[in-house]
Amino acid sequence: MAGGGDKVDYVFKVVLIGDSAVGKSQILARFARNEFSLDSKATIGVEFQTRTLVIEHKSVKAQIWDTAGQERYRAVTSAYYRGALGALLVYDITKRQSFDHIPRWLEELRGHADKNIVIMLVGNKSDLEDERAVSTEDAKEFAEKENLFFLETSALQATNVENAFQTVLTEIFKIHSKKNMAADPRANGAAPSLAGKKVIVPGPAQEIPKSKCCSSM
Ligand SMILES: Nc1nc2c(ncn2[C@@H]2O[C@H](COP(=O)(O)OP(=O)(O)OP(=O)(O)O)[C@@H](O)[C@H]2O)c(=O)[nH]1
Repeated sequence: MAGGGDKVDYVFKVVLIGDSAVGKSQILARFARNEFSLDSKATIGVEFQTRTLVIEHKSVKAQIWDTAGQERYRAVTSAYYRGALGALLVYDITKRQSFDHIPRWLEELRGHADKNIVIMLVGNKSDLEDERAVSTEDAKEFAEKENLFFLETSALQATNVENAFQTVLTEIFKIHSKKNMAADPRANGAAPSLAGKKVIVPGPAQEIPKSKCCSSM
């Protein structure tokens, strides 16, 4: 087909993490399909969805991975984080505990992911201002201390969801387009950067069986 509509210059893997029910799946549904559901089911295993957008005249396919916040439904950690260039670390502004757990999620993320991973702290459900249990200031302070981007979002009202992904993807773009232009010996002028080729996708599977993973890690 003419028009070059499906040309993808980069594939960036971004992971969603955070406690159960903070709204990870709905943030993803909002970003990937502009949908929202109030009776969202708990995620089991791993899912991902993609959306292609244009950043600085390049076509960037965002591959967003979502996993269960509940321990018993979680798939293997290493495979989930492998190749991730960005992360949204999500808590629910109405659930203090989900914010108190953020340091643990951050530790897990930093223990498994790429050193240069771009991280955005996301306080979701900003539409529930009356039930707020985490102040914006507390979260901002934490984000500054840990060198994270920070935004409050509402998947329900579609507030800042686009902004959160755009910020992370643009930052990834800045880091990786530069790096690859300088370091990739195959990028002989005409070839697009190979940033996305590092992404490892274990098939379109919704779940990664435990038995297949991690034995050699
Ligand atoms: N008011 C409000 N509710 C939301 C928002 N985002 C998600 N929810 C609701 O919160 C509940 C949990 O959302 P999910 O997206 O399933 O949460 P999750 O983090 O993916 O949960 P796990 O899959 O268990 O890890 C659902 O009832 C959603 O409809 C939001 O921005 N505002």
